[in-house]
Amino acid sequence: MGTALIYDDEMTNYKLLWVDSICNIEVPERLTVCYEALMRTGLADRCVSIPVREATDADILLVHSEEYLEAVKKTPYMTLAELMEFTLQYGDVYFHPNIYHCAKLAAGAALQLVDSVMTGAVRTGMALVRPPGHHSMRSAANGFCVFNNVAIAARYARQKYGLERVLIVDWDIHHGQGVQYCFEDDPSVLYFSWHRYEHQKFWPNLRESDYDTVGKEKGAGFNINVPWNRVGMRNSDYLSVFFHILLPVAYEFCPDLVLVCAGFDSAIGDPEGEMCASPDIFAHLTHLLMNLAGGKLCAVLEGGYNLTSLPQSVCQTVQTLLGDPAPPPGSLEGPCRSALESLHCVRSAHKPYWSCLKYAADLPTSESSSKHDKLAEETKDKAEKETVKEEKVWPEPQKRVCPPVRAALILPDNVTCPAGCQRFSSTEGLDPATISKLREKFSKDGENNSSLTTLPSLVALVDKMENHEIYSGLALVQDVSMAMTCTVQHAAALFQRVLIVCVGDMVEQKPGTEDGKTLLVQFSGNISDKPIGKYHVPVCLKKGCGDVSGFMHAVLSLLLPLGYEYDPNLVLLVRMPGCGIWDSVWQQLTGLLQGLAQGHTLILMQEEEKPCFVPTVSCLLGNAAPSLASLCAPLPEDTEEVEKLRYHLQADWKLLQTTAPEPQ
Ligand SMILES: CC(O)(O)NCCCCNCCCN
Ligand SMILES: [Zn+2]
Repeated sequence: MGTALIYDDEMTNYKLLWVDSICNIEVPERLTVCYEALMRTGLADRCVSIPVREATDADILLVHSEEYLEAVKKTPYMTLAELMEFTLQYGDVYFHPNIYHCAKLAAGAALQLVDSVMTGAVRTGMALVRPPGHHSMRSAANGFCVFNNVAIAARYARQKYGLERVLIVDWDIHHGQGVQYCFEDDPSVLYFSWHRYEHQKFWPNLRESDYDTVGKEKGAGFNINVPWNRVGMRNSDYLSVFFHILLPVAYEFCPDLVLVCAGFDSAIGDPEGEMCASPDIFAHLTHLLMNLAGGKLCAVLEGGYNLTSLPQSVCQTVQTLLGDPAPPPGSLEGPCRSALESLHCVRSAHKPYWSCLKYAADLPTSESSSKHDKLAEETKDKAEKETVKEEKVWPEPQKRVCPPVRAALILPDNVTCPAGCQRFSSTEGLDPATISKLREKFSKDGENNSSLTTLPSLVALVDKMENHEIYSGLALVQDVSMAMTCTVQHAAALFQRVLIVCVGDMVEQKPGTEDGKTLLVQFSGNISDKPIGKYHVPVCLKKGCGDVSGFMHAVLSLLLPLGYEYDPNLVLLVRMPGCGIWDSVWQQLTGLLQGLAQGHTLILMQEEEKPCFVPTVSCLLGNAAPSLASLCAPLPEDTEEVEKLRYHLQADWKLLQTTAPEPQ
């Protein structure tokens, strides 16, 4: 299924008509540079173009009051003086004779996007709109926003499609207080927002934007605020919050639809955010959300004021929505102290509400660390007053290719090759010496068992993945252990870093070594006698790989952080026979791992696992995995296992950290 792109240049036909140093960054060019970039890169043509529509009064009244709507309706007929007068009653926003029309189109665009996703016309989509929405409140415009596009879309989706749970992810660098107020007592809409806060010193300077505002009454736990108390946050900081807060909670919440307040002022270069995350981080943030809700994801533009990083970030988002493998996460240096403090505070504030946070550390009793942070902050600020905000420069995100052959499959003759894949059995280019060497090396007690025949094909497939002719591969083999050993040896010689994810017990000694060329993460049910090493992580789950929530918790909070920090060039995913993993969980794992190694995933499965082979291939092709049921609480033993491993490994792998080290 396709990806919708909703845009209409009518939304560029309003602008600031007077001098205002706060609002002058919200310009029509914000939309035109994004649309032009999508056209130039060919991404727009790969999307399904869906027309905008005006939101009706009924749509707008889902969130806003009648008196506010009636007041805004008068603005098209106002003189310049009346517009300025009208604007004075609100904060950080401006009006224009055509802004009411554009605000209806922006909200209507979000609703068109919801309709096209919910009716199955498309799987995902992005609406490029202005004015933005997430600051506007029931009876007030605010922060360049007139109608709350995403809040209206959430209410609309619940009402029209009877959805029980909607997740709103707000990665804009400002707190969408309008959304928070709308749903703070509503457990059916989980609102997650990170935002520049600086201990309430940054706009909109609200006490209720801090981590301890968790929602009210029945909505307690369904409002997650992640304050950034420092500027300069980087990719590691954003990813840590996804791995250790948003994703575990989102999988437990199990939304029917994901809406994104896609503001890109959280990217490097933005004058409002002053953060340092690179535009390609949005490829990963998007990818990590795409296996929720069966892939039903609607991204609606909010902020973003740097006319270079904004279009780059939008292109990264749309290309990932289209299913293209994400770029390498690059060298992640781990979250900074301030981010770890925020992470710690948010996890402990939400501990009572989410079983995945059951073992989160409690708040530091003496707020020593954050006092420490504030003190450091004050001294820094004094120094900073003198220096002017230096121009940020960053590399253009590398061009992402959509691979000619997305998935190559090594299959027994009697298994048909699904559409979109290529059957792979060629061993041309392999010299006969290699083939005979493989035979003698791997043939047990001389019998020429047929699994030997696949080894040369596996070796050839790994070669073609290394030279990017092929992106991902899957092999149905008779002896998965032998195939794994052979593949690891060959791959380790070709790729600098190979992540091996082994699901189930291995019959023989682990192939991983401690030289860092391979990182083995093994999920099994048996008590591990194997030592835990930096590059060898045995995850022993109480009920083995068959327990959905324990397994998913380990994937989200342990495997993904490790994988992203390791940044492999190949992911080898091995499903041992009899491992007991649910096919739906296996598909989630396959989908999530696509975010690594630019989608270079090689899957090894035993032939008899044929039933789940087609769904697995679907994930290799970039399709979303089906939604899991709402995750219940992981078993205490499993959560403790993850905590134990995290504690053991966080010195080596910074992305596993969830609290700041005690101040010396
Ligand atoms: C959609 C949005 O979240 O990007 N709106 C941002 C509004 C910013 C208002 N002024 C801030 C003043 C401090 N620099
Ligand atoms: Zn913003």
